[in-house]
Amino acid sequence: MDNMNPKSIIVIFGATGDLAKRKLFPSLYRLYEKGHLNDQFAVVGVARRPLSADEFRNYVRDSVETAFQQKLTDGRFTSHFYYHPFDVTEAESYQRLKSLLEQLDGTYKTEGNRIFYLAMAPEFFGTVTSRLQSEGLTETRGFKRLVIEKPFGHDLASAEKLNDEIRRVFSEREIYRIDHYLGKEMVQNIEVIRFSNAIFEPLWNNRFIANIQITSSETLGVEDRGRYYDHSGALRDMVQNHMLQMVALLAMEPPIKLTTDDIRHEKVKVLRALRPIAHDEVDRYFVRGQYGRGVIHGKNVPAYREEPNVDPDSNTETFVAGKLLIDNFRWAGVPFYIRTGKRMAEKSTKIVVQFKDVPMNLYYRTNETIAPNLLVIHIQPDEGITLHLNGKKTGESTTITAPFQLDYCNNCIDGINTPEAYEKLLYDCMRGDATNFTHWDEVAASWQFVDPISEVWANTKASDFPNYAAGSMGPAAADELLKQDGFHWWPIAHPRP
Ligand SMILES: NC(=O)C1=CN([C@@H]2O[C@H](COP(=O)(O)OP(=O)(O)OC[C@H]3O[C@@H](n4cnc5c(N)ncnc54)[C@H](OP(=O)(O)O)[C@@H]3O)[C@@H](O)[C@H]2O)C=CC1
Ligand SMILES: O=C1O[C@H](COP(=O)(O)O)[C@@H](O)[C@H](O)[C@H]1O
Repeated sequence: MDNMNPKSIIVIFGATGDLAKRKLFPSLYRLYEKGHLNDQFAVVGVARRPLSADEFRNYVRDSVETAFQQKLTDGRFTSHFYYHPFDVTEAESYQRLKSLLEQLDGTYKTEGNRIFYLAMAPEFFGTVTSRLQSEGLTETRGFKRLVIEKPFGHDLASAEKLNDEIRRVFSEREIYRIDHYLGKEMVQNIEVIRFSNAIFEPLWNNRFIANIQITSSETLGVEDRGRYYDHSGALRDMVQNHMLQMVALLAMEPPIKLTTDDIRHEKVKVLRALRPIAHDEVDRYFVRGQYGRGVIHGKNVPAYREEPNVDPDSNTETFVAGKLLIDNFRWAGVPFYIRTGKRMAEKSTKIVVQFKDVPMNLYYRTNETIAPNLLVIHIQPDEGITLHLNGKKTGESTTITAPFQLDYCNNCIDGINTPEAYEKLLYDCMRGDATNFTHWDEVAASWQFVDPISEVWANTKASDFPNYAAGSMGPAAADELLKQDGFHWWPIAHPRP
């Protein structure tokens, strides 16, 4: 029986940081408002700066009010929040945290259930988990769970090291590795659209699909994250995790059942079937880009190399396009094109499934071809699906066709307020459902695929950087990647009014 009102203490390490403020506190508030958190929960914030409990509660209140642009009318929600200032590298303070958790366990009757959420820089992940064990915080009569933010390592070797450190303390079942794309409504819908519609699944293979395109474009630059991003780049920041997770969901076989293990098992098989890119093939399959100055929404914006905390001669990519091949029976020969970047023309995440052309075009007219059928899955900001079909052009002879679209808009329905990804993921973790979190085998397979590409890029200076203007759709080479296969990127701007 699903536990709809889980009880636990959530300890947030990095509680004064950007993620906690912008995502975690507002998500907890939404769960509270919806009645998914009964009164048996408490949140303990950990960070270095010296705040009193009241100051921390005001900080939480402020983050919720900012997120929802409304005033909290009372202190019921924030009364569940506590603050424990300490430097996580110092062993002594963990004992005091332990006493606080024991005391709160009695107050809120949380039955010893503890969630440790690491919302701080990854360099601390190993230290915190080992201290939690050595100081006895993981010895509890209830459940213990570890939520771990990205990035999970920098490459396969560092991810393995980190995994070994946390696995000494938590079992794989107790580890919830966050990939917030897996909490997005329409990413979760990929599986449902595929496996609950008789019209798609029989066509979902290399006999009927010509190619699949996944674009996740942003208009924002690196903002204040230059220090992290300049050592990461778009390949590690977006491709290794979010983009490959979407590929896995699109390409996986139907799971035997909808259990966490069965779904993960199918996703891992896809990631393992990705054709490895050898060092000398990187340029054939992947394109990197870095933005120069440009105009976004009518405003001039600086080049990447002019952003704060970015090396003025940086070789870091802010854009990646790639062609992936999945070497299995279902997908042999079907290219999966991915594209992601910062400072692009639109904020948009879309998947376009392009079906093969009909075997014989009866409606062919000189210099005209019939438009291919497309299934577009709109992930964000609009959510829904569009099916592109062809029909008779109204009033014309039957030989003249015109494209039309069947459109379903998920977030246009009155009253539907799609939950934030973090809201769903936090709730899943509290209920013990790890389906929408990444298993270690997925992380390892993704790094294995990405590592040769990042090695080549790290060792060769991109002489053409910056090679795309802010506000554009990336470098021309990304268009060439598809052109040489006879395809082109489908537009990502949505025609809805
Ligand atoms: N921000 C975002 O949108 C996203 C963030 N993430 C990931 O989430 C994690 C947190 O990111 P973000 O919130 O942006 O980071 P911030 O730099 O904004 O926050 C870091 C937090 O860690 C605390 N901290 C730093 N050093 C110590 C220490 N020695 N002991 C105790 N607390 C410490 C800081 O508080 P204080 O200074 O008071 O000690 C602060 O609360 C990272 O892993 C990031 O990659 C992932 C996706 C998106
Ligand atoms: O994980 C990350 O994702 C965001 C993009 O997330 P979205 O939900 O807005 O699409 C990206 O900006 C960030 O660099 C990356 O770390």
